[in-house]
Amino acid sequence: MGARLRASSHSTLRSEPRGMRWLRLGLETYVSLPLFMLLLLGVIWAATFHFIGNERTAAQTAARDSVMELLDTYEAQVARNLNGIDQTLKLIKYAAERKGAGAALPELAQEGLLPPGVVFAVSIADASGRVIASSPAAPGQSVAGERYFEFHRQRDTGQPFVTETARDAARPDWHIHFTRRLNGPDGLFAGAVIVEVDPAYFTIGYERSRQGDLGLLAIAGTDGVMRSVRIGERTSWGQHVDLAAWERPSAQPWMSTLDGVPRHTAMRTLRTYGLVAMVGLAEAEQMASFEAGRRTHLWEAGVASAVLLLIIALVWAWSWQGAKARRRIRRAQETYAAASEANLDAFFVLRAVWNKQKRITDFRIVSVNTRAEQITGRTKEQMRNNTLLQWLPRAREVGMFDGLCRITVAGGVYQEEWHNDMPEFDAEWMHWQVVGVEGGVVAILRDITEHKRDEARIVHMAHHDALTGLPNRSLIGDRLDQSIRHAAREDQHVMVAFVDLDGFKLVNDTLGHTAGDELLKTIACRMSECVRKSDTVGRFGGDEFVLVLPQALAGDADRAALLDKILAAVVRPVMLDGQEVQISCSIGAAVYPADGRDRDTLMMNADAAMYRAKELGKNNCQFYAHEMNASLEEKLALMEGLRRAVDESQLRLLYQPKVDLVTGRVFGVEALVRWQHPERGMVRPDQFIPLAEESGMIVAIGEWVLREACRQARSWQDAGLPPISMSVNVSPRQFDDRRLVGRVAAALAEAGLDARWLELEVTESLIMRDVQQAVDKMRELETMGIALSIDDFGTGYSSLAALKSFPISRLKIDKSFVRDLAHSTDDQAIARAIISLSHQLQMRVIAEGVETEQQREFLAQYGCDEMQGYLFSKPVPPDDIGAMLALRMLA
Ligand SMILES: Nc1nc2c(ncn2[C@@H]2O[C@H](COP(=O)(O)O[C@H]3[C@@H](O)[C@H](n4cnc5c(=O)[nH]c(N)nc54)O[C@@H]3COP(=O)(O)O)[C@@H](O)[C@H]2O)c(=O)[nH]1
Repeated sequence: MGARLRASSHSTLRSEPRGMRWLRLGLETYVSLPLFMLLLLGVIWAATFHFIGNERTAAQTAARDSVMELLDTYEAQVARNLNGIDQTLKLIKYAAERKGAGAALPELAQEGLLPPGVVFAVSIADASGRVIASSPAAPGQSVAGERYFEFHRQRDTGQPFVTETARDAARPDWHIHFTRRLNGPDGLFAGAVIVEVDPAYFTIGYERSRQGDLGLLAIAGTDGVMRSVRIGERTSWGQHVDLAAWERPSAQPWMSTLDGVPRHTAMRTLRTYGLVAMVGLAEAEQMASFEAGRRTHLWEAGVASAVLLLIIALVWAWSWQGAKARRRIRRAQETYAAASEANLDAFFVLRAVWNKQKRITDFRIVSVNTRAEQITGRTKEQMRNNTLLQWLPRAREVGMFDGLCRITVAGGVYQEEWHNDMPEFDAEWMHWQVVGVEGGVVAILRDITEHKRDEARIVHMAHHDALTGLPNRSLIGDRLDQSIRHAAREDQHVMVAFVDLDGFKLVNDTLGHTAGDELLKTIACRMSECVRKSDTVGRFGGDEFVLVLPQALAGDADRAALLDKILAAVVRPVMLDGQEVQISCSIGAAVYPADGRDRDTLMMNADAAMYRAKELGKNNCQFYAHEMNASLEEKLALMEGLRRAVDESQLRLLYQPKVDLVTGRVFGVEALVRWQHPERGMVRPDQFIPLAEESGMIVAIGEWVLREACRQARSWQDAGLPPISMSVNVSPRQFDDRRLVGRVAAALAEAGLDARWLELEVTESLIMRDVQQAVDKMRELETMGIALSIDDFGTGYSSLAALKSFPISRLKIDKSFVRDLAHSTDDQAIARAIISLSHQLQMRVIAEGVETEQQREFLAQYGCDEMQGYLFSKPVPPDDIGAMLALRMLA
């Protein structure tokens, strides 16, 4: 571990000098061990060859000694034999010269002085060469032509004459002839005494046990001709050898070969007889023991080498694997060191400190990277001089120490996110990963504070409304589920209340989204202040809020009081852009378990209750009752029927006349839609137009109204009736439709109606949502020749500047100001103001909902230009209008 840990320091990253690299390589076991083994192998073989060499020398010396010893013995033996033969020659010569040749042999035989005939054949020849006596008997033969006879006849040397191994006339067998001259009494040549000896006689002393199968005993003449040669069992003669070449001054044995077999050879000359005694020991036989020993030694050395090589191979393979593993580890460590330095994570290499009881008492900080310096505010040196517990005294207390011990002992990898409260780290949240390594651990720390904050932000965003910071739909759902589970266990109540702001859209449309947002935040804040901390105030989006009250107040009265408190909080005026704005809200509440036992049912019923509150004139609070769902169902049924209404031609148009207050003449009509429901009969627009607006079906319905109104206007004109203005209501969704201008143009074209006879009525709030867009669109329509009027004027927020920029030709005083005109001075003031404003803006002004003569008179008195209302006519079918127009023609 120490080595590994040390290797992870920076120093390993520096490039190593070449010499050091070779030295390190040399010290690697996979190199040094095989080299050592090879050296050992060399020593073994050197020792083996040296030993063999010594043994060879010893064997050769022994062979030479044996040869010399053998030669000594053989020479002595040959000398004895020759002396014996010569004595015989001398004895026969003596006897023959004294007694005569014929008597000599019998006398000697009688005296037992003759050698046995088996070994020696003895003959006496006279001066003419005729054999005159012999033993065994071979008389009558002549040796006159033999070389020895001629030698003796010519000279008297006093020495015996020895012939080559030959056959003579006396005897057919091969013999060596030993001869001496016979002198007569006169000293002249009288013949010769001949002893014929079997050549094998001289090699009879061949000892197989001593000389082997290839040893050599030989008698040669000084003339180089072999007289008798015994090699193993075979005796031969007659070979020629170059004695001069063989002879050695040192008389030491030498290597010779007579028959192709190398032998240690030695010879000695027996001068009296002109013979040479020769011995030889075959090199192969003499060295056989050595050779066997040599083979044994070589075999042993070979086996030892093989074993050693095997060991070398195994050790090499083992050490090579080890070296490879070490190299891998070293590279990994170098990579680790490099990577850890480049890493954004802090690395701490810790080595366990063990006590005698084999327990970890601390961790020594072996190595850290630069990031670790940053996260701890301590230098590498400071860290390395410390142990873990010296540096982090609380490591035990927070469980970190035990965790590190566990990983050190058991190995593996452990990781967790950790909320840091140790001052030694400059991070609030950390991710730490501990990897067990040999003898310790590597701890990798990452500062995840930002990540955690982002995560918390994301979680918060996922569960909270971005604008108000209140819980959103998902979190409200969870809280409600939790509350229901808790209430079920504790036998308690949970109240869910849907709060929908009344008139918020108007504020948003008229004062802009920023003001709308500000209003929502204020309302959210106020509602939160009305409830307990354990309660939840959430926002579903738009102007919809939800309250979840676990442990809801027990009685309906208490609950209603709480909701009234909410109502009062909402209705309090809010200052927006320096303008005081007042809105209200409609609240619907449902209570667990009476109104539902699960989240969906409770929410659905609270929603239904909220709708009922809306229907009941807003700014009130309703608790859920079973009948409410019936009206909801009815609403759904209406919506479903409305989808078919256009296709199945269930829509009708009624027309309400508009009358000029000065002339009393009908100058135009307003088209008002009705739904002729197959089962319900005539359905009024305020029952289905909001539904159509909500579902988007208003676009299709509006287009149908437009086309039908244009067609009807043209139809009246075609009927010869005086042309009148046709007013058509345009809803917000219709107005927003980017194809509105095209649809209007198409309706006019389809009907063949001149655009100047069409007037579009838009509400004040509609055009104030986005003034510029509204102006642009209205200008397009105006360019086509279409008139535009503002409906329900006085109910919304209009700025004078905006009004001036609209291409409007008429303002319509809302009927709510007309209704109490006779009594309400406020309404009178409003009506007068609108009339005055219209005229100042060069617009005509019309009052709607005029039902009484008083109202008409007031309006006429204050300069109102036109009127519309039941006083003159309710909305009527087209034929009625036709009749009215026909009457006008007559008038
Ligand atoms: N986008 C569209 N809106 C339409 C269309 N047709 C009607 N409407 C809107 O529906 C609302 C209700 O209309 P309606 O029930 O037809 O009521 C109109 C008149 O009948 C009523 N009126 C007229 N004179 C009097 C009166 O003397 N007293 C009295 N109590 N009511 C009277 O007023 C309604 C007309 O209002 P306005 O449009 O503001 O001129 C209504 O808001 C219609 O706009 C349609 O095709 N498209």
